[in-house]
Amino acid sequence: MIKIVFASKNKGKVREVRAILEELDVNLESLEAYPNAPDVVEDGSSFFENALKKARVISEFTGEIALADDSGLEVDALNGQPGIYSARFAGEGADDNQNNQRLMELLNGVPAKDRSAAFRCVLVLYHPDGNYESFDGRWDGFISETVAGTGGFGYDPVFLLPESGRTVAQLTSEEKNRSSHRAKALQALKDHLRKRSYPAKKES
Ligand SMILES: O=c1nc[nH]c2c1ncn2[C@H]1C[C@H](O)[C@@H](COP(=O)(O)OP(=O)(O)OP(=O)(O)O)O1
Ligand SMILES: [Mg+2]
Repeated sequence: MIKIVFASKNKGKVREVRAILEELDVNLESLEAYPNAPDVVEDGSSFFENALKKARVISEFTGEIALADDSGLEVDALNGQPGIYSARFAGEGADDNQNNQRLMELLNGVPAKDRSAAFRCVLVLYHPDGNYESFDGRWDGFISETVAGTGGFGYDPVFLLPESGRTVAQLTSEEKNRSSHRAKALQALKDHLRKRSYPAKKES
C-alpha cells in the first residue's frame, strides 16, 4: 500500500478525492495529520504551477509522496475569469457564498446561451526524489441564473448541467464523482498508478 499526503485544506476536495480513490490500495492522508505544515502561497500563473508548488512544498515538508489539486471555474463571458483566482474572486478570504454572489452580479443580464463555463482541475503527484506527474480534467456547463442546491462546495450551486437542468449542488455526491473535472483527473491518476503498479511493500 502506498502512502500519499493530499496537500489541500479544502474539506470538499478531501471528501471527493477520498471517495474516488477508495477502490485503490492507497493510504491517503490529509493535512490534518500535519498540523505544522506550511501554508503555500498560490502565486503561480496557471493551475499547473499552483498544483506543482502545493505538492512540492508538502512532499518536501513531509518526506512523503504528495498529491495536490488546483482547480477553478472559467467563464467564457468573463474571458476565462475567475480561473486561478476562483478561491479569492470576491477578495482574499472570501467564502463560497460571496464568490457565487460576485459571479451572479457580473453575469447579471447575460442571457442563458452566453453563460457557458468550465470547471478545470489539475493534479500533481510529487515524489520525494523530485519527480512528478500531472493529470487534468474539465467539465463543461453553464452558469445558472439562480443559485440552487446544497450539495458539494464552491461554485457547485451556480454550475448548471444542460443535460439534466440541475446544478452540481443538486446532484448526489456519487453523480458528481462520476462526471466532474476532479473525477476525470483522478481517473487519469488511477490509470497511472495501476500502470506503474507500485510494488506492494511489506512493512508494518
Ligand atoms: O468541484 C468543484 N465544485 C465547485 N467549486 C470548485 C470545484 N473545484 C474547484 N472549485 C472552486 C472552489 C475554489 O473557489 C476554487 C479552488 O481553489 P483552490 O486554490 O484550487 O482550492 P482551495 O484554496 O479551496 O484549497 P487548496 O488550495 O488548499 O487545495 O475553485
Ligand atoms: Mg487554494
